[in-house]
Amino acid sequence: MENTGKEVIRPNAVLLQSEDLYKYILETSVYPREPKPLKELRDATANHPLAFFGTLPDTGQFMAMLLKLVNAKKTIEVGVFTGYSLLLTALTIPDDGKITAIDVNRKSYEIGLPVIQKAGVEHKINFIESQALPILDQLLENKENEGSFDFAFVDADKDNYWNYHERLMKLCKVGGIIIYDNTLWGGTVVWPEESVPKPKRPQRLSTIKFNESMAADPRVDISLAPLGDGIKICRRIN
Ligand SMILES: C[S@@+](CC[C@H](N)C(=O)[O-])C[C@H]1O[C@@H](n2cnc3c(N)ncnc32)[C@H](O)[C@@H]1O
Ligand SMILES: O=c1cc(-c2ccc(O)c(O)c2)oc2c(O)c(O)ccc12
Repeated sequence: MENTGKEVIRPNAVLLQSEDLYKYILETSVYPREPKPLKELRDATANHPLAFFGTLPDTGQFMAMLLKLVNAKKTIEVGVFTGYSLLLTALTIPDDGKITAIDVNRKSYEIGLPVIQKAGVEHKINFIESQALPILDQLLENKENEGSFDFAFVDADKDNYWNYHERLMKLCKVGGIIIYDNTLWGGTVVWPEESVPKPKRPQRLSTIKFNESMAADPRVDISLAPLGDGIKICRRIN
């Protein structure tokens, strides 16, 4: 992924229209309950030039709630970066739970790895350094994986979201949950194209198309929640 640097639109303020309100949510609801290792991992990532990649803590808190509601044990993550959402998942699922975590970049995963190790949850993680699509296809080659995952979190290249969706619909069980991050793309989905910074335009179009396709997909229940940068929550119906 390229660094879009200062072009980046901080999703929190854009979506809520108020930095103060976002701060209120974090300070009154999220930070008081954030597990210590997650705070440590955030701190270890804070000075990274791509720190804004990290899953926002309010999104994380909601994700932990869903993981618990479906008793998730076997999960997939596409897009790890330094591992905030990964560590959150590892801390939430049972001791014999397993996460298949895929990212093209192992270096960023290694930034968070010491925190993951210290938290004693590394044994739940199978990190695979690769493009995600071939790995999902590889998982599908083994029939035992079909309908076996309880939960998936997708937070990588937006252009492939629909391709990931087609694979994850087969890998996740009926009643399983798939979350797609950044589905409001900093609020730009409703902006006129001309006012969107050029580097963000392709992802904006992919996101708009993805949300449209999702609305027409009879295989899933959906909800687009304006948490973080907008998360689309899907539940496999059949
Ligand atoms: C927004 S970050 C993920 C943030 C992460 N969920 C967290 O909580 O910190 C997106 C990640 O997707 C990875 N990525 C981009 N394209 C990918 C692809 N085609 N396959 C797998 N990973 C990819 C990038 O290397 C980057 O680390
Ligand atoms: O601001 C962002 C920018 C990008 C991004 C921009 C241009 C690319 O060519 C690309 O591949 C990724 O990706 C993000 C992301 O994936 C997030 O989860 C959160 C924020 C961003």
